[in-house]
Amino acid sequence: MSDRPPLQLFNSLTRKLEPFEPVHEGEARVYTCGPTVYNYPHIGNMRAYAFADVLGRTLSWKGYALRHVINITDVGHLTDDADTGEDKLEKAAAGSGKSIWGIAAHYTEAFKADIAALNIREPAQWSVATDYIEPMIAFARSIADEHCYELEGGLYFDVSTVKDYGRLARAVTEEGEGRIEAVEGKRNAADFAIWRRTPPGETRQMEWDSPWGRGAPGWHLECSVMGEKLLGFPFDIHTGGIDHREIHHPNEIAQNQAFCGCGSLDEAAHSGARIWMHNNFLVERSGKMSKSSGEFLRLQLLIDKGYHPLAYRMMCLQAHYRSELEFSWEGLGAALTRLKRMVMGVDRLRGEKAGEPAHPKLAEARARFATAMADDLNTSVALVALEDVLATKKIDGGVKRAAVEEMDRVLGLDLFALEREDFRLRPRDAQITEAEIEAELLRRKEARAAKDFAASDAIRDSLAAKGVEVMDGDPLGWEWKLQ
Ligand SMILES: Nc1ncnc2c1ncn2[C@@H]1O[C@H](COP(=O)(O)OP(=O)(O)OP(=O)(O)O)[C@@H](O)[C@H]1O
Ligand SMILES: [Zn+2]
Repeated sequence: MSDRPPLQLFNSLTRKLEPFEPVHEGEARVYTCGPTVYNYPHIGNMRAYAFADVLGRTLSWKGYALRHVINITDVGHLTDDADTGEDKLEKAAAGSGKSIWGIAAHYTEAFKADIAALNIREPAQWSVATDYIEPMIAFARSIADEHCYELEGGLYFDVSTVKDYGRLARAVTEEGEGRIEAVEGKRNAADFAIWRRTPPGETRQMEWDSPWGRGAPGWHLECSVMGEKLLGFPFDIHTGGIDHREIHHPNEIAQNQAFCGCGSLDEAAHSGARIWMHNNFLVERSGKMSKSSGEFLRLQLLIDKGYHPLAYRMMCLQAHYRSELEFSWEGLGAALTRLKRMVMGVDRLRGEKAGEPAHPKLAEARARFATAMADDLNTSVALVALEDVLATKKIDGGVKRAAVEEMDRVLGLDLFALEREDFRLRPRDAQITEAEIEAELLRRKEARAAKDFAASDAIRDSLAAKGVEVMDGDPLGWEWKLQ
């Protein structure tokens, strides 16, 4: 795609679409706030990584060498995003009687399994917060004199020492939106701990010595330090869910400004990154899906119910990342059907050798795809362009295959790796095996061939009683599905 339009991305810091202009020629450096590994990720969390993945794939497609970092937060994230409450991991460990390190390892693995199931590319680097304690202390030390003060609870950052504090959130007031609980001695309501001292008489499973006493780093400090260490300030893009726009990222930005001695945020690069991007929430009718609320949907539950995990990726792609997306089982079912249709379309191209995607018959759809992705990752429009390529008639199969593969490299549905059988996920509570279903269907075929319709109907009814719907004449060629 030679004349691809330049990539425009929505910068939450300026609230404007801006062209992507790399800090380092030919490179794109992206930092994505990772999960706090005190529990299983829910599918809302995974929306954040599916979005970051599409961003990374788009940058690669545009020809930039991508350097992507996703961190793993294994310490420091308090039960309140601001400044009060307990460490989420310490709390989970106390409740389970397990070691905090064991908990972190278990949920990190679970997270990575979801990453793989959603065909999210692994970042160049996973950075684990507890591997960066030394540099965190060094970072904090370098800003402590000018920007911080000590209280009993640890080292606090004085937000009045940097310009434009809270610009990213747009709503921070003197009271810090009234959401931040008072800690005795804080100079400003929005001040936050960058090092939390372990209270006297207590020990934590995770604690380290520092110039401010034994304790643990603050969550905001972690991301500032890993971003700086691994990508250098300023890097290109920082991503996270929209909740991070309110507290976590404004605090990261304040620290970054302090660290580089930067002035006003009128210069976006002074924030540590040129562009800050935020995905909107996955919601349920009852509200935002959230780990802390205790009830949430895991990707594994979708799989247990018989939905292929990439149907969820499809569901995410159907919405713009900046729009709220409401989860429903009907919506997931529709996304699954759409994905199946695409896989059926691809089926006919499996034997083809991919050629050159440029072809006059595909030019319009390919241009539409390129324009959509360049327009702040408009994946819903891009999906239609992909379907239009698949539906193009009387065209060389190799050309078509190349065009589909090119688009799918950006959207990441992994179409050529998927087969019809992959969609026959048996719900966990299914009462019949696939081999048994196939055997019954064969018997039914024979009954029909012998015009014994009573027998054929009886077989269909007995399958239905076991949760299997026989789909005669299904246009997609699916002969049966699990209800
Ligand atoms: N419902 C949601 N929809 C989309 N993204 C979300 C949702 N909930 C959290 N995120 C994002 O998921 C990523 C990982 O979040 P993290 O593991 O820190 O979640 P958490 O704050 O512990 O959990 P929760 O917010 O669910 O209690 C973050 O970028 C966060 O903004
Ligand atoms: Zn972060």
